[in-house]
Amino acid sequence: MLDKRKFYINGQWVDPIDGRDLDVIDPSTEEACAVISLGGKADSDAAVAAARAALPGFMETPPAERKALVEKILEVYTRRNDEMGEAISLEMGAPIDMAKTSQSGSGTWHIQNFLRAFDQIEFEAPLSEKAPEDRIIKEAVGVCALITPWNWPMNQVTLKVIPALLAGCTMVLKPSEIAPLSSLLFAEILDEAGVPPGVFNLVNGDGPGVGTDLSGHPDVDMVSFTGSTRAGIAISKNAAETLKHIHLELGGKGANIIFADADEKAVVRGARHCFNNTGQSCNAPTRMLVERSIYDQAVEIAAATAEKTRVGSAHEPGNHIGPAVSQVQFDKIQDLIQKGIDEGARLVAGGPGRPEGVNRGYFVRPTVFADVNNDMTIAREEIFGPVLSIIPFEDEADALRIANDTPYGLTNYVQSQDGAKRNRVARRLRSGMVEMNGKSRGRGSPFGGMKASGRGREGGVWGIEDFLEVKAVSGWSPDDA
Ligand SMILES: NC(=O)c1ccc[n+]([C@@H]2O[C@H](COP(=O)([O-])OP(=O)(O)OC[C@H]3O[C@@H](n4cnc5c(N)ncnc54)[C@H](O)[C@@H]3O)[C@@H](O)[C@H]2O)c1
Repeated sequence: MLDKRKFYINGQWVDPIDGRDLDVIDPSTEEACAVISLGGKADSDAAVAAARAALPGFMETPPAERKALVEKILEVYTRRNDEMGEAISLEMGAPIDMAKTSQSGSGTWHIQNFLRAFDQIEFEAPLSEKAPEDRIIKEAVGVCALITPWNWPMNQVTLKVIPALLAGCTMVLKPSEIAPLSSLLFAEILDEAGVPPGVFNLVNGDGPGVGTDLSGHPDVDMVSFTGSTRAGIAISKNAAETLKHIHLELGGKGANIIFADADEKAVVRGARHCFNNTGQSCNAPTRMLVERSIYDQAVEIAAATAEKTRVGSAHEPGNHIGPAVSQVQFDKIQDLIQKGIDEGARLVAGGPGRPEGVNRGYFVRPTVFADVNNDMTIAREEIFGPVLSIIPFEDEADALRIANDTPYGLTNYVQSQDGAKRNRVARRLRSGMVEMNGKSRGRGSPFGGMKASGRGREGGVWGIEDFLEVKAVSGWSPDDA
């Protein structure tokens, strides 16, 4: 069993001051694979103090120096990719091949994209050509608390740490206590890349402990959070006392609108996307809205896709899906599947319990419900498991009404060969992202949600600007440096 109890503070691996042990559970075996420490207030204070002390020096480094630092991080991260995949697979159950590619690779992708976007940011510029004495300066927001979930650990950590570094901020990362191993490895990578002491700090802990300490800490200027809507609200309230900048990436309940003129792979693609990462993605297309004339056929195809989706250990190679992350998550998924049945949805694939022949590990059966009504619990709540709900619609207006009838607004999807219809629907969907005909977002696109899915955008230029304050200076001397 790995002993991972130390924290990374001020460029050193240190023992917790106020820690208690927590086992990290391998979801494929239900056995403890590592022990970490959940820190207390003294640990949060030490990390914030280190970040505060490092801020004046780091925020004044020339932008080119920060870019060179992130280039070095990319180099080390790329070299250690397989180790990262192994850590993610062990802690949260992503199958090893997928963990080394999509999971770990999402970190590489974001670091590369931020480096490209960085060149578009003007840290200092005149307000306009006619106003050289008016200067607009962009500077670091300050000390940031970065709080992340377990489902795409390196995706979320790089979406926060990298732009914070590029902006000149210093930070304390509190990764999910369920999946902390990848972040501990990420701290090693930053250390190896030469991030100066105090600029990046990591303290493990849970929400009521370190999470709450950080979101209310008087010396923290900004909280960037990814996780549940419930925790996002708690963090916003706690941070309001000290008027922090708040960035929130929260849950989702994406609609995938499949029109009768969609391409023939649309249903298979949508079902697979829903089951990917065992359904544990905030942007999963979990509500499949299908035009009535192709509805019966779509239900059959989606059910067949679920039957063909292999479930297996995260330690086995191959393109199966792994277990759910934890007992809590397994139980929540089981409850919601039962609710779907109780509320009258038609179960056409999967269902309650583990897949046949499996009696250990948090494995869930890929499940499809047909004849779902948008008022049912399975259509309203984020399940975070491989459970697809299929809802019929009559026409474009009906599809839009159902798609937008949700508290969430993260990613919606549209499938149609009619370009004008696609564009029209995309404009009317209330979500931060709309992906159509299976085309994923381009490099440097902003990621984020409307309504209960969050505030702010991560990725690209937007993701870096989120960590910057804008300062307007008049009486500037344009002839001086
Ligand atoms: N929109 C996005 O970009 C995005 C991406 C991935 C996941 N998510 C969401 O994350 C959720 C799943 O992740 P989870 O179960 O780890 O979520 P969670 O909210 O339980 O935990 C997320 C993180 O917040 C911490 N936390 C929990 N309560 C806290 C509190 N009161 N104060 C401070 N910190 C607190 C946790 O320790 C963890 O580090 C899903 O709802 C999913 O949709 C959103």
